[in-house]
Amino acid sequence: MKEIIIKSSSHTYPIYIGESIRFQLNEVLKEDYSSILVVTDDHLEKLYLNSFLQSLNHNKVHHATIPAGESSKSIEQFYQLHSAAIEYGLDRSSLLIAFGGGVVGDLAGFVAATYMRGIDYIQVPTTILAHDSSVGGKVAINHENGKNLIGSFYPPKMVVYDIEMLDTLPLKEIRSGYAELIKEALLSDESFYDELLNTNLQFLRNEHLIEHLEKGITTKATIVEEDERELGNRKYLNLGHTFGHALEAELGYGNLTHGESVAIGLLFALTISEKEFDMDMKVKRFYQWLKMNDYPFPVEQLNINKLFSRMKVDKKTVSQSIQMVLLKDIGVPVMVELGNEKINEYLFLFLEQLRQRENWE
Ligand SMILES: NC(=O)c1ccc[n+]([C@@H]2O[C@H](COP(=O)([O-])OP(=O)(O)OC[C@H]3O[C@@H](n4cnc5c(N)ncnc54)[C@H](O)[C@@H]3O)[C@@H](O)[C@H]2O)c1
Ligand SMILES: O=C(O)C(=O)C[C@@H](O)[C@H](O)[C@H](O)COP(=O)(O)O
Ligand SMILES: [Zn+2]
Repeated sequence: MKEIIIKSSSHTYPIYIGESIRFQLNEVLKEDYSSILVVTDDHLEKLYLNSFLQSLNHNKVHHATIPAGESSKSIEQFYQLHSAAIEYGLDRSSLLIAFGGGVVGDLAGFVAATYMRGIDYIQVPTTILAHDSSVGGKVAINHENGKNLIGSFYPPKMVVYDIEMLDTLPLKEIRSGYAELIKEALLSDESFYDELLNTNLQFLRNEHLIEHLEKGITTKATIVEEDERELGNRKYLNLGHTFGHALEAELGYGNLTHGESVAIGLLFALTISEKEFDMDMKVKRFYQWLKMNDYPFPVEQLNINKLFSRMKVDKKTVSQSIQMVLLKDIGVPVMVELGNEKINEYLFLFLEQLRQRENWE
């Protein structure tokens, strides 16, 4: 089992990565918890829950299941999980385990952050995308007007990343997770970016996946260690998200996955970066990689004004002015305030280009 330690400003915690390590969680638990609540979704419940519950050697283990999908990051599911915690008699010495992808992790993490003003929790990520969501302590639910608008910074006690469970992920979720890996590659180094652009997700080999995940997690961990509460450089982890989040919310939560939305957001950010800084970001190659891997581009019905209004609800916005993460070069992110007029212009050109696929095919 591999261990990466995160020394963030709130506390130090380990990320364990390995095959079948979910069954070793007992061995690494140091504290004596009064009870445990495992939160998962109804899809994972069928696949993995029973054997996991049995492996937890504790006499008070409860579980709660949410419907799978982005729409569960809601105030209703948040409230229901609090009700379950009260019903099961969880106290301040109880532990919550988020057993799932980013939806379970963000929602259950936010419940842990708020139940009795905060109890311990552990992330057991089950998707590729959750290499990102389980690390760093951003926990949240959505508002109909925008993604993750209600949340907190609340890091887990540990992350137990059992890569064996990734074997059952459908291609759509592999795609989704790789969008965040591409983001981390763009933030770190060109050779990682090239390596990913040479990967056909349909024929992905396990040893490559593990290598990519470790590189992605290391990039994320390094940034989070410097700036846990996003006062500065952590904003770079939002590359592709100003547009990505707007698109995800505009199309209705769950219609495009988070990663699929971020992929288009990255294409937008790279397109602008090339124009603003006159640098080659390999946008055409990135577009062709997305196409080869069947990423969706549902751009026909999009309305620029609606997208622009949603982009303004982004958490990086200051005094109504949108702040975007761009790249001066691969591995060199910057925060840029382009001004509303220019963003609208870029939006128009980008959507036109996507509709006609000119220059990219
Ligand atoms: N907190 C953060 O820093 C952060 C970072 C990135 C993304 N996110 C959030 O993460 C969420 C997306 O996470 P996600 O992509 O993991 O989505 P998800 O949790 O909805 O999981 C996707 C689907 O895959 C299924 N699934 C999960 N594990 C599986 C497995 N091992 N085998 C088969 N099926 C499995 C789930 O049941 C679900 O249907 C978004 O809400 C996004 O905003 C948060
Ligand atoms: O960890 C971060 O910081 C990120 O921005 C990671 C993103 O991939 C993730 O989607 C995050 O939830 C977005 O944060 P938000 O503050 O824009 O909601
Ligand atoms: Zn993201």
